[in-house]
Parts: sequence; structure tokens; C-alpha cells
Amino acid sequence: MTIRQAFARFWPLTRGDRRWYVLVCCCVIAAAVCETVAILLFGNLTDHALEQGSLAAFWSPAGAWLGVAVVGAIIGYFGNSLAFWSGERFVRRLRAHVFGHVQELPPDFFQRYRRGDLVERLSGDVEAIEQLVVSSTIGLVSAMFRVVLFSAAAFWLRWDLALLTFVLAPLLWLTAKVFSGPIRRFARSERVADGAITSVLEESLGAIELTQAYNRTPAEEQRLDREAVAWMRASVGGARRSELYEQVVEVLETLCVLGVIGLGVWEISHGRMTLGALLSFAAFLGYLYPPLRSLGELNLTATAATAATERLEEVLAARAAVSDPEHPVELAQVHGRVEFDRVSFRYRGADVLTDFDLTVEPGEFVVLTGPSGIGKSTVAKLLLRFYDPAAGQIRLDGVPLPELGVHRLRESITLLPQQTHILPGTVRTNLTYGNPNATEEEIVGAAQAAQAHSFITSLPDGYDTRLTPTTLSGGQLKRLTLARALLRNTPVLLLDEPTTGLDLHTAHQLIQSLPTTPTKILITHDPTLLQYADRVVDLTAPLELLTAARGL
Ligand SMILES: Nc1ncnc2c1ncn2[C@@H]1O[C@H](COP(=O)(O)OP(=O)(O)OP(=O)(O)O)[C@@H](O)[C@H]1O
Repeated sequence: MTIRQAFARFWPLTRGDRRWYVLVCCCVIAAAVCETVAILLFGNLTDHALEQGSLAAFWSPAGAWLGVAVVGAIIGYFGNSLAFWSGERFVRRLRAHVFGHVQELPPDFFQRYRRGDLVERLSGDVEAIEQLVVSSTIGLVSAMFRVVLFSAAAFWLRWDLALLTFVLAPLLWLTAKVFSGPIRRFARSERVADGAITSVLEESLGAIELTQAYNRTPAEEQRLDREAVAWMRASVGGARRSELYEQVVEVLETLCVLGVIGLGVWEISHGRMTLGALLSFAAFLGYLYPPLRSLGELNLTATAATAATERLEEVLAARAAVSDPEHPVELAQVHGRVEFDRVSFRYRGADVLTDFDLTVEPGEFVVLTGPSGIGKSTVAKLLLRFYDPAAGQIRLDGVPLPELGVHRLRESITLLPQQTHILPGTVRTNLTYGNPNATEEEIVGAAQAAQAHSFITSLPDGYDTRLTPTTLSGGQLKRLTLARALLRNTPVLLLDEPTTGLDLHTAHQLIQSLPTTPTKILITHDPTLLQYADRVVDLTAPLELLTAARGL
């Protein structure tokens, strides 16, 4: 991706903030004008006060210089603060944009990328793009304006010396071009290595008990070190190239400055130039070269940022598996009739469900069984529309799912996933995650139904106890997540292995105390729980093999 393409891709996100960038540029221009005036006053001071040793000629230009410096400082402070603020606003907006997109992606997207790498894309890469889109744009305007202003002043002072100064511009451009290729490659490797390091840290710390129990800590350290070596190689390689670029530019600048001074000395010796004019000219060079140099550096920064753009673009190119209809069917009340009508589904070419039929009536309790990997959890994911089936139709209360809004659908169905997810916060915030407006009575009711109330009340702060990964046992966490699911109080309940990790007695109590009104689909491997179901659907059976389960 070229700088231009990368810029065009993310520039639209600055909409609404561009007036601030214009204001920043105005400040930058005003500050540059102040600097120019200050340099001219410096020349005036040299010629009239310094050379003639006249204190009387000192006060007025000195006062004007001080005034200009104060105005320049105020404008500089305001402009730089505004530039920083608007840059950070862009980062915030871009991160929200990418995060919002990522949140809509289907589960298999998250299996394709390592979590740490995604985290890095949402943090480091987002900031690198800010550099390209906002900071570099402001930097470019600022550098170009300074170059134009200082060059005009330099030409006005002495056009021939100014011309000599400009020999540097094509040399700088050429140098930046030579260096941009390697710097871009190193930047890309560094971003990838950053992602890998975050991934290793996240994976290792996430499985710390396993690592310690299996004596794998040295192996994990080696794994981190391998990524760290790759990162260091890229980072040092990039820094070396940047440093080399800086030093080459420095030598080129010195060459030009010496040329100008030599010519100036020649002119003074022939009485064609005053010392003040030469000093002013040299001061202009001191001001002119930094923006000239920063034009080259901006090119390198932007080139490095394109590596981040490519990584973010990969994420943004991933498409959500499902979308909302333009005019969703409004269901005033959902009764909970679920139908799978000749549904087929495959994950990347591998068939999981073929012509699957299932109808569950409102309030019915169906158990889904079958060997591991047969597709039970996939049925749950299809019902929540994480994916759409390849063929067939799934309906809720007779309405095909694609005709319902995804939000409305997920408001009507609660999934208790196989994995236990605990969020940072207290027991209460965890319980109310799916129903933030639940009353105290409802919270306690759900906890009681999930056999969680008694252990919650024995915690130091009861429902307000802050949860850490070690506050609760595996079985207690399972009951807490079940209470969270029950508290949503939806017409359809999908419970994926809710009793794993529970003792037999608690497991049976839990299933028996499930609310009667919602439609319940329970996925389980536990044959002793089948007796509570109205029907058992075995996914190994060719079509819909329904067994009258009561009394099994
Ligand atoms: N995101 C995915 N990408 C590719 N294949 C997947 C994905 N999710 C599941 N599968 C595959 O689809 C098949 C069905 O998976 P599913 O999780 O539905 O099985 P299951 O019956 O619920 O298994 P278990 O009882 O072990 O939980 C498995 O072979 C699994 O490897």
C-alpha cells in the first residue's frame, strides 16, 4: 500500500475535526511569521545596535523582538496543544471504529488471529496511523509553509545565496527515497513482532497454572525470547537506518552552510553585503533546514506507518458474517418457537450439519446430545446468528432469522456458552451484565435458581465482592454464569454444557430448578440429565430422531 492509498483510506475518519486541523495550521503559519519577523529584527539589531555599539538603537528592535517572541510562544503553545488534542481524538475515533467493526465479526475470525496480535493492531497500529493521517498532515503543512516563508525571506535578502541553499532540497529528497524502502520493511517486521510479543505474554500469563504445573516456565521464556530477538532485530535495524539518514542529512547540510558562509565572506570582503545581512541569512538557514529536513523525515514516518495501515486494513477487510435487514420484522412479543428447517452448514468447506431439522415449541425442554464435534454448539451459534446456514432456514416464532434484527434476536435468546467468562468487577456487575436494569429481587431470584445465592452471601462483601480469577471455584463460577443467563429472562434459553464441573447432586438440582416458561435447549454429554427433558435429540441420528425422554 502506498502512502497516498493509506492516507486516502483513513482520511475520511477525520470528518468533523478538520476545522481543528485548519486552526492548527493557522497557528503554525502565525508562529512561522513570528519567527521570520524575529530573524529580521535580529539582522536590524546586528547592523544598527551591535555594529555601531549604539544602545539607543537597541531598545526599539529589542522590545519588538521580545513582543514577537511572546506572541509566537502563545500561538505555539495553543497550536501544539490543539494539534496533540486533535491527534489523540483521531486515535480515539479510529480505535472505536476498528473495535466496533471487530466486535461484529464471527467467532472464526478470532480463531484466525492471535489475541495479542489483535490487541497490538488496536493499540500500536492505530497510533501509527494517526502519525500518518493527522500528525504528518499538520507537519507537512507546517514544514511546507516554513520552507516557503523562510525561502522568500532568504531570496529577498540575497537571491544568489538562497539559490545555493536550495541545492539541498533535491539531495534531501533523493536521500529520503533511498532510505524509505528498508525503513518500511523494518517497520512492518517491528509491528508484526510487537503483535507476537503481546500474544506470547497474553497466552503465557493466561495459562500460568498449566505452565507452572508442567514445569514449562523456561520454555515460555524461550518462546518470548524468540519473538523478542525478532523484534529487536527489526527495531534496531529500523533505528540504524533512521540514524544513518539523519547523519547523511547532517553532512549535506554542513556542506551547504559552508558554501553559503564562504560566498558570504567573499561578498562582505568586496563590500557587497553587511555582517547583519549575512548573520540574518545564516539564521534563516538555521530555520529553513529543519523544515526541509522534516519534509524528508515525514516521508519516512509516513512510509513506516503504511505498514500499520496494511495490518489494520486486513482486520477491516474481514466481513461480518451476518447483517441486519433493511426493514426488520417487528415482533411485539416472542413466544420462543424455534425451527431448524433442512439446515446445512459447513466451516470452511467441512460439512458440520446436513439437512438438520428441529422444531422446539414454546416452553419445551429439549436436550441435544451426540458425540464430541458433531455440531451441537454449532446449532446454538446458528440460532444466535453468529453465522447464517449454507442452506435451509432457521425461524423464531415463524420468522426467518435474517428478517429479524440481530439485536432483537439476541434480546430474545440467551446463550450460556461452554466457556466460563468472568468480567472485571463485582459479583453483582457480573450477574447483571446481560440485564443491567435488573432489580435486587430479580438478581437474588436468579442466583437462587442457579444455586449460587448461598455461596455469594458467604463471600466477604456478598453481592458486592470484587471478583478475581481466584475468588470462586470452577463450579461456583459455572453457577454464577448460569445465574447471569437466567437473569436475562428471555423466551429462549440455550445452555451449552452448564453442568460440567458440578457435582451430580448440584447438577440435578440446577436442571430441575430451571424456569418453566422459556424454551430450553440443553446441550449435554451427561446421560443422567436426559430424564428431565421433554425430548432428546441425538445429532448422530440421520434426521430428527426424537426419543420420548421422560423415564429414560
Ligand atoms: N470456527 C470454526 N472453524 C472451523 N471449524 C469449526 C469451528 N467451530 C467448530 N468447528 C468444527 O465444527 C465441528 C462441530 O463443532 P461443535 O463445537 O459444534 O461440536 P460439538 O458437538 O458442540 O462438540 P463438543 O461436544 O465437543 O462441544 C467440529 O468438528 C469443530 O472442529
